[in-house]
Amino acid sequence: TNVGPILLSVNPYHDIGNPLTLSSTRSLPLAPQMSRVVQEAVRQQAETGYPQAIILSGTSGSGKTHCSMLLLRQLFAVAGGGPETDAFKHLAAAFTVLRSLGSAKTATNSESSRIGQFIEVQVTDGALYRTKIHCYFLDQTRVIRPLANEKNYHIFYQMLAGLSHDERVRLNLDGYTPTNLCYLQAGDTLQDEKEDATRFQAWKACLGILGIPFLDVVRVLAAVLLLGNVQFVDGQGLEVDVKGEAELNAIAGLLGVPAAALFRGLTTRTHNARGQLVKSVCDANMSNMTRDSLAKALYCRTVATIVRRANSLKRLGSTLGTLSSDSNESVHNQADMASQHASTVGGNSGSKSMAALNNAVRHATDGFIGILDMFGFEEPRPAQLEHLCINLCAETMQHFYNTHIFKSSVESCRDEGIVCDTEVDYVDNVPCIDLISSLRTGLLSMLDADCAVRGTAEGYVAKIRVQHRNSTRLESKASEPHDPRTFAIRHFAGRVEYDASDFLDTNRDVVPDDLVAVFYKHTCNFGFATHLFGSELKALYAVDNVPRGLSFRIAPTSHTDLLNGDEPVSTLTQDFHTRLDNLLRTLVHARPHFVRCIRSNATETPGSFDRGTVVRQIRALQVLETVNLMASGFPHRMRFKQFTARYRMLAPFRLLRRCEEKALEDCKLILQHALENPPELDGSVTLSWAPGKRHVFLSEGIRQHLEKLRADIRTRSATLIQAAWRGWQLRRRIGTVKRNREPLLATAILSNATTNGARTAANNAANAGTSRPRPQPIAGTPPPDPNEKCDTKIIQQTCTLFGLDL
Ligand SMILES: Nc1ncnc2c1ncn2[C@@H]1O[C@H](COP(=O)(O)OP(=O)(O)OP(=O)(O)O)[C@@H](O)[C@H]1O
Repeated sequence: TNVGPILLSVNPYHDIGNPLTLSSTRSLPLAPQMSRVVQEAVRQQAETGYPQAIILSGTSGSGKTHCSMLLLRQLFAVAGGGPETDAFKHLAAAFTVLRSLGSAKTATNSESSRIGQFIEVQVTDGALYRTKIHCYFLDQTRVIRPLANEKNYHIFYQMLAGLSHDERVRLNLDGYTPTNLCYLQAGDTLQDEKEDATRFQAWKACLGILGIPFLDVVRVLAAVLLLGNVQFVDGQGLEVDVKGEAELNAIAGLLGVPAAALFRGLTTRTHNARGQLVKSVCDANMSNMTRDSLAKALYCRTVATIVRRANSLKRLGSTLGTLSSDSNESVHNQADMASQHASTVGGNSGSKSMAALNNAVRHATDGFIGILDMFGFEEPRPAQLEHLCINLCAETMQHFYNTHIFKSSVESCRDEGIVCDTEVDYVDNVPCIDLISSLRTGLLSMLDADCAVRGTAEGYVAKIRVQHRNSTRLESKASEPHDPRTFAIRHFAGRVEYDASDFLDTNRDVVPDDLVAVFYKHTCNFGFATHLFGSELKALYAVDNVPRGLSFRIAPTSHTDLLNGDEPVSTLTQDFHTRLDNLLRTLVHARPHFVRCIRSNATETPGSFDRGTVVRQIRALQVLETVNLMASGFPHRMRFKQFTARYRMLAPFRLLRRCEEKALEDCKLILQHALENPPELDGSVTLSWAPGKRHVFLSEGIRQHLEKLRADIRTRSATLIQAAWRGWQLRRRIGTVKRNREPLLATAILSNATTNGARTAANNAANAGTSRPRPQPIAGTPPPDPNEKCDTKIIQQTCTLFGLDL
C-alpha cells in the first residue's frame, strides 16, 4: 500500500527460501504499486533528467532484496526491452552468481544478503543504457566463523553438494562435508543437498555467461574451505607445528604456490625496526590468525573480482566502452573527473575533443535510476563489529528518510512562516549516528585509536563507557552477568548487545606482506590468485626489499591508494564509513523514492501476520508519523515558477499573468480553479495548501488531486491533437489523389483511412489514458551519431508515399 508517495511492502513469506535472482522473478507477479514506483522514477528521470534513487529499507528479512529484484525486472520491462535482452540475461547471471557468494542463513533470514547493493541503471532518452552493480561486502568473519545457529556463505554448501566426483578429487575435497570442515562446522550444518546441487549447476552456468573461468573460482573456494582445517600449534622448537599438513599441501597446490613458501608466509613475519628488517617466527595463535585473514582475503577478493568483471563487460555498441572496472567508483565520479579534465584542457585546439568529451560526459551522467538494497537492521547474539557497521548503515538510511520526509518539511514550513495544524513529531536518530560515527569520540574512531596502540577489548569498552556516560543511546550499565567486553546500544529499531572481543582484530583487517609476496608471479603459477592481490603485489615489488614489514588490507585496495607503496592506513570501519559517505553523496543528488519493507512474522512462516512483530517495525520505521504528515501536513513544496509551469493548464490561459513577479497570483488562481470541484476525501486527509515566501506548500491530498486533473487534461488534449492531425493529414491525401484524377482510388483510400484513422485514434485515446508509449528496447544502443548523414532519396520516397510535405 501507499502512504502518499511512499510504498509500504509487507513480506508474506510465500516464496520462502527462494534462491532469489533476477531470472527467478520472471514468473512472479508484480503488484501495481511496485510498477508505479518504477514508472514514476522513469517518468521523472525523463522529464527532468534528474537522477532517481529507489531506496528500500526495513529490517533483515523484510523482503528488500525480493522487492529490488522485482523493481529491477520492471525497470527492464519499462525501459530496457524486457527479459529477453542480452543486458537482462547478463545482469540476471551476475545476480545469480553474487547471490550464492553473498547470501547466507542468519538467525532471522535463511536467505540474508550479506552484500549491500546499489544497482545503478543509466537511462538515456527513456531507454536503459547501462547497468552497474556497486557492492558493499562487510561480513568477512562469517567466512571463518559463522555464528552457532547461522551458516557460512551458501556457495560453500552448494559446491560440496554440486561438484562431480572428478571435480571433488581434483579440488582435494573428496571426503569433506559441512560436518568435517572447520569453517562450516561452527555453524548450522544441515543442508538440502538436492536443492544445493541444483543451485550450484545454475551458478556454474551463470559464471559461464559472465565469462568467468569456473575452475579458477572453485579452486580458490576449495582452498578457503581447506584452510580452516589447517591448525597451527606451538611446537617444541622455535617453529610452530602444523596439524593438517595434507590440507596445507592441497591448498598450496590449489593456489599454485610451493607448500614451503605458503607455510613460511603464514608463520613468519618481517618487521621494520627503524630501517632494519628483522624476521620473526609467529606463535601458533598469530599463525592461525594469519591463516584466517588469508581465507577472508581470498574470499572477499574473489567476490570483488567477479563484481568487477560483471560490471566491466562491454555492452553492445556502448560509446564509452568499458568504464572503470573498480566497483567502488560511480560513473558520476568518472564523469566529474572527465569534466575536470575537460576544463583544464582549454584552448581552441581542444574544442573538438572537448565536444566529444562533453558528449561522453552527458551520456554518462544523463541521469541514473538507482535501486538501493542495503543491509537491514539486525540484532544477532552476540553481535560483532560487522553488525555494528550494518546497523550504522541502517541508522544512516533511517536518517536519510527522516531528513527527506520530516525534517525538510518542518524546517521549510518554519523558514517560510507557514503554520501547520499537524505537528510533525518524529524521533531523530542523530544521537545514535553520532555515538557510533562522530569524528573524534565516536565508537568507530575510538576503535581505530585503540587499534593503533594495540589496546584490548576490555580497555576499549571501559573507555567508551566513560566517554559516553551521558549518552541516552549507549547503555552505561553492563549486562548481567557482568562482562567487561560487552556493551549495548539502543538503535532506532531495537536494543542490540555487542561483544567487543574481536572488534580490534576485525577492524585491523590486515594481511602481512610476507604472505602476499607468496602470490607473486615468480612463485605462484596460478594467475587468478596473483590477480587477486594484483595492486598489492605491484606496490610491493615496486621497491627491492620484499617483504619489508608492510601490512595490506584484507579487502582489496585500489591501485591508486597503493601507488606510493606505503601500507594503507585505513581500517575496516574507516573504509566502510568512507564508502557509506560516498553512497550518501550520490543519493543526496538524486530524487528519492522510498519503499519501506516490513516482515510479517519473525519465524519465516508463510502467510502468518504477527501483530507484535509488525507493530514493532511500524514504530521503528515511523510509519504513523508519516501517515499523519501525509494526511494533514505539508509534505510537498514547489517553487512558484515550478508550480505554474506544471499546473498552468488547470486555469484559463487568458487569466494567467505568466510573469515571474506575478507567479504567486498565478499559483493561487490555478489552485482556486483546481478546487472548484473538490474530490471526496476520507477521514483526516485534507486538501490544504499554503503560500510561502518562495514556495507553495501542498498537502498530499491536493498534490494527488492536482496530478489527476493534470493527467486528465493532458490525455484529453493529446487525443484532440492526434485527431486533428490525422484529420488534416487525411484531407491532404485526398486532395492530392483527387488532383491526380483517380477518384476511384480516392474513395477506396478514404474508406480505408477513415476506418484505420478512427481505430488508431481510439486506440491511442485508450492508451493515452494508461501510459505513454513504451520506448523501444535499445539497451546498449549508442546515442545517434551527429555526423551521420540522412539519405535524402529515402526521405523523398517516404514523403511521396505518405503524401507529406518534404
Ligand atoms: N513479496 C514477497 N513474496 C513472497 N516471498 C517474499 C516476498 N518478499 C520476500 N520474500 C521471501 O522472504 C525471504 C526474505 O526476503 P529478503 O531476503 O528479500 O529480505 P531482506 O530484507 O533482503 O533481508 P536481508 O536484509 O537479510 O538481506 C526470502 O526468502 C524471500 O524469498
